[in-house]
Amino acid sequence: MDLFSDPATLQAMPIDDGELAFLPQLPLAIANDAVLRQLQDEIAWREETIFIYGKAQKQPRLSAWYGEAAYTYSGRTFHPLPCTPLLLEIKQAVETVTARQFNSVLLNCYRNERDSMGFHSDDERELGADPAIASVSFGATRTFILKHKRLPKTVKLDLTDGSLLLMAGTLQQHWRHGINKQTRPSSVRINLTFRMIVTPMANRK
Ligand SMILES: O=C(O)CCC(=O)C(=O)O
Ligand SMILES: [Fe+2]
Repeated sequence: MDLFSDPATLQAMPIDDGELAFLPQLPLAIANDAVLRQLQDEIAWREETIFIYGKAQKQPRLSAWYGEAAYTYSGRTFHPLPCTPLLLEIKQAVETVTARQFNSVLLNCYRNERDSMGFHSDDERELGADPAIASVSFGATRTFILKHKRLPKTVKLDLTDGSLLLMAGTLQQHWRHGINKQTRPSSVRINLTFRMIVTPMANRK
């Protein structure tokens, strides 16, 4: 970011086969550390079980869904909780900065350096073609890694406290992303991905 750029304007990050834009600090009325604490306390965090090669395993993080639309993920339908006033405030700030609308948010809590998120694309049918996904982070900095699906290209971004990353265009078609475990100790990090769920559940196969 250059010194004189508007502090509330997203900066496009050059990337092939998709769009990425970053803002170091989402403008909010509350300090980042207060947001982190409030999210830790008031979100209905769950330790979900997933099946890997038929074996039940705890997901290496806590998660929660909030918003207006049901969501299917790994063959299970989740009914989100209504957004809290804090989530609505963050959503409003994200919508202002990105000039896009969102109706759901997936929250992930990385308790320490051993928590992680496997490589995936956010390409579920509910999100429609070429979805815009706005990712807001609070707490410890973790490295967000993008790997191209066909080419030997990797992009690494440090997602710092209070930052906003917008993924858009064809990015989900061409790239996977994830957060690796790390050896360096890490305190808690909470990430929120705001999404627009467009496909009505009745139309789903
Ligand atoms: O924690 C992050 O930065 C990534 C989260 C993510 O990829 C997701 O929620 O789909
Ligand atoms: Fe994702």
